[in-house]
Order: sequence, then structure tokens, then C-alpha cells
Amino acid sequence: MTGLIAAATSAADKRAAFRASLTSEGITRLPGAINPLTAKLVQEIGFEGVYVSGGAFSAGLGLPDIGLTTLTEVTAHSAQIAGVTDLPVLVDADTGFGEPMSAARTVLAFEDAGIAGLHLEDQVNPKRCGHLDGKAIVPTDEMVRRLRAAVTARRDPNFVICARTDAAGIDGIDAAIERAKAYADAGADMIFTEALHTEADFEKFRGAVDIPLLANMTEFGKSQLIPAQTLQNIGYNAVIYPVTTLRLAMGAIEAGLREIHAKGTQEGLVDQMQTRSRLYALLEYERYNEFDSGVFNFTLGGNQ
Ligand SMILES: C[C@](O)(C(=O)O)[C@H](CC(=O)O)C(=O)O
Ligand SMILES: [Mg+2]
Repeated sequence: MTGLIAAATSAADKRAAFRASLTSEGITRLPGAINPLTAKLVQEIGFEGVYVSGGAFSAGLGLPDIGLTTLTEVTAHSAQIAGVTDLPVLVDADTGFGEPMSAARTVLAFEDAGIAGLHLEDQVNPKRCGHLDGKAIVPTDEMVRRLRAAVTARRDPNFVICARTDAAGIDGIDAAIERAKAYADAGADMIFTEALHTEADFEKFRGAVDIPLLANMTEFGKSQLIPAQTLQNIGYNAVIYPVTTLRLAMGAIEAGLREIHAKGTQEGLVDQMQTRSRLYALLEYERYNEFDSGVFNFTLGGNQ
């Protein structure tokens, strides 16, 4: 029954795989999963990891991305996602949910939740999306304390601690590079280079810092949407598509709701929907007969 109900791969193995993938030849691609079902699809399609976005999670709760969500909420949501996938899960920990000691507690909670790594950012609270203007960042030494607390707390040396710097959009790319170096010295395993604009910016960062780098390919932001292959050629090690699945889903949901509201039926939308049989295949419903042969003893018609 391996892999039914929950993932077959242990958290320790996922973390080891994640760490290894960050120094492998190919770039590690992590689409954001808005729920465990999406994470199953991310795995089935063949990506290397799953991302849990703070922006998508807060939006899903009907809230802006300004640090309103709690450690408990983010951990529970991420644990559900990590629980169903064999892929490593990287979670957005915003500013660490408080003081440096809170960042340490975040690492411990995330390890217990089966998560493979997190990123901590150098913004002040209340934080905002890294692609908006008017951000503010804490002094370098304060972020270094955040990171040191996180690095020291971890029990699994393979748990990946990624430091995000939002400095490029405030003090310029050279200042962001200086911060990245200080964060690497503090023990960060990877740097999240937030809100760079062009390929040349990504190249400049890569040339200046010698630990793994993560690119954020979020839509409607400040960064060009650079293909994964190009990022790999530049020498980036990981790329997230953080809010993409939420935007895709919400675009489809809004259009669908408007059509039902206008026409009084969803008849014209059925072709765009995930079918019942596709959903059941993704859930491996039939395999639940391994527990009880009475669970999947029906057939679905051709159009289901
Ligand atoms: C990566 C990010 O932190 C997120 O929460 O997903 C956001 C993404 C976004 O708002 O588009 C970010 O600050 O870049
Ligand atoms: Mg975020």
C-alpha cells in the first residue's frame, strides 16, 4: 500500500534529495501547490519539488500577503501538502513569524511537519509582496541573527535554509549581493534573489555569489519571465512559480462562475473541467481496494 493515503518517501529522504538537487546539473523547478491535490499533480507531471507560497496561502484565506498568517496555520497547511508528495517541499516562512528565536521555532515546527526547507526574508514587519514598491528591510545584522537562529536550530542538516533578500528593489543589486554574501556566511544554504528585473541582473548575481541561487518567476511582478532552461544556463539552481496555480485556478473559477451566473448552466464549461475519472486517477482511488475490495467496485461511463 506504499504511497496510498500518504507519501512513501520519508521526510529525511526528501530533504536529502532536495539538498542534492541544488548542486546537481539541472535546475530544480518548484511550482506552488495551493493544496495537496495540486501537489500530487506537480509530482505526476514530473517536477523536482513543490513550493508553498505565503502569498497564495494568505490569498486563499481571503487575506493580503502582509504577514497575517501564523506559524501554526502555515505549518498545518504545509504538512498536509508535504504529507501526500514524495517531492521535497519548500515553504515560504516570510520573516520567520517574529524575532530570531521565532525563526528557530519555525525550523523545528517545519522539520516535524515533514517539510524539506524554508525561506526567510529580510523585510520588516508588516511585510509585503517582494514585487511591490515601498518595501522596507531590516539591517543586515538583524537578518544575520534571524538566519543564525534558524541554522542553529535545525536537527536535520539536510533541512535547507534559504535566505531571501529584498534589497535589490530598495538599495540596488550591489547592496543585495553584499547582503547575500553576509547571509551565506551566516550559514544560509541558498539565496533567493527577489525581484531582479532582467537576465543580466540574474547573471550579475550568479557571478558574484558562490552558493545555490533561487529565482522567483512570479507573474505580474518586476522580473521578466525567464525560461527554466535559460535560468539553468545562467547557473541558477532552483526556480519557483509561486502563485501560478492559484492564478490559473482563480482565472478559471471566475470565468466559470460568471458564465453560470449569466447563462444559468455550466453546460458550456464541462469540456474545460477536470473529469471525474481524471480526478479519481490522480487520487489513485482504485488502489484503495488494497485496503478493502468494496471501495472501488463501480465503473464510470465514457464521459466522466
Ligand atoms: C514568492 C512570494 O513570497 C510568495 O508568497 O509566493 C511572493 C510572490 C508574489 O506575490 O507574486 C513574493 O513576494 O514574491
Ligand atoms: Mg511570500
